[in-house]
Amino acid sequence: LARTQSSPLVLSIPPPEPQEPTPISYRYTTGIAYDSIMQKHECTCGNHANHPENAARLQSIWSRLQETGLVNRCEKIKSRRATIEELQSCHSELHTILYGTNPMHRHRLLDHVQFCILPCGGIGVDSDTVWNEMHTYTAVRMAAGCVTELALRVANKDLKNGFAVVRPPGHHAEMSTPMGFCYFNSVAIAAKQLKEKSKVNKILIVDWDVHHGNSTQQNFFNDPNVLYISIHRHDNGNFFPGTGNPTDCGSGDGLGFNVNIAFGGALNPPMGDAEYLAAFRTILMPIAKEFNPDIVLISAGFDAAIGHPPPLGGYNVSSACFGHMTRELMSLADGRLVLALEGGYDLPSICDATELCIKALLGDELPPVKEEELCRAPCKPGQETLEETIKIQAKHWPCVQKYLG
Ligand SMILES: CN1CCC(CNC(=O)c2cccc(-c3noc(C(F)(F)F)n3)c2)(c2nc(-c3ccccc3)cs2)CC1
Ligand SMILES: [Zn+2]
Ligand SMILES: [Zn+2]
Repeated sequence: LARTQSSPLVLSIPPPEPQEPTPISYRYTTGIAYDSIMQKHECTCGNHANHPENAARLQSIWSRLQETGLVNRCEKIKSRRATIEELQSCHSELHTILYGTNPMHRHRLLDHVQFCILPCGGIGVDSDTVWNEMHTYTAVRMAAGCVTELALRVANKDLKNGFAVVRPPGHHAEMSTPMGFCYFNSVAIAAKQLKEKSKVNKILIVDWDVHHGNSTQQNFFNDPNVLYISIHRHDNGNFFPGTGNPTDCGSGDGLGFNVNIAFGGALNPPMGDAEYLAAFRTILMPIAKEFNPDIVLISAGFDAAIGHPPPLGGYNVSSACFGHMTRELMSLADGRLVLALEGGYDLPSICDATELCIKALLGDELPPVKEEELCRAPCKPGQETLEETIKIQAKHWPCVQKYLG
């Protein structure tokens, strides 16, 4: 007994071997990227009625994915913040320091930031792009990190496909300018990291958010290895952000690798499933197949969905339609698809749409698009947009020539 009570046995225990980071092995299935820290990006006024891009968006979607058991059927990846280097693949050094680092730790000279006091009493760069001194910089880096990490895992075939449940959105954030709720362009950053750190060569970015992704277009306008296709409300530039002309087809080596399906007609009538499915059938899918990407990233905003009043969208795309568009895109790149949430503010609509996109990724049956939408010809303004786009893109993509009137 005495022995066991003596001083502990002291051996010359060698220091632990420097551990290789234990490789995380994922089930080869649909990955989900999410972190509750992205909910902390909130205006200090605390009033969600002033700010449609609020934390309830993420909370509602995450709850829906848990209630439906979809989270358990997917592989939730280890979330991480984008590194400053990753942010700088799309944004200036000053921008990454101003919006991606802790304001408390910043050198005084950088204090001349250009925030303004908002009508609600909060601060921000504009009335939509609010700034929370304590939390925004962490949330925006987490959003970019989640999309990037998920994309790298799908590119490396650790995961089959994936959905990043992230906020704030990113596709309006330019090199040195936050705007339209966006600070860092998560999808563009992910695409740049794929080019640098994975074997993928050709990347297709599909942007079905109702707003044009001005920043994503800028980032890859002269890049023949990144094809950007946006389908958006344009109204000849009178709808935010005003960019996304059908005549913007890319520049230099990138000529032909930028496709804008820019709807007009100012809600007379609003576009719906018939117009979006016709755009997919006659323009988006033929060009995407001809491009034959190694991976597909989707700026999956849901503000084109039913339930978004005119200032925010005004279109009538159904949640079933988002599921079917996801499934159509799964026929590309051996199904290597990564969706990242952008806009979308009506909570039931964005929960339905996210649920059906993830069910599509998992290979589930989907509810059909309404019969009357499946057999409805596109409305006149929608028809005109498709014809104009076909005429323009036929110069770069022979496959759409068969649709020339
Ligand atoms: C306070 N403010 C005032 C202007 C605002 C209209 N602004 C926009 O819609 C707007 C402006 C710039 C960018 C975007 C935008 N939406 O998604 C994206 C994204 F990046 F793609 F995700 N960008 C949206 C209005 N929203 C409403 C509104 C009405 C009913 C329900 C919710 C908001 C009336 S005016 C947004 C909120
Ligand atoms: Zn506010
Ligand atoms: Zn949007």
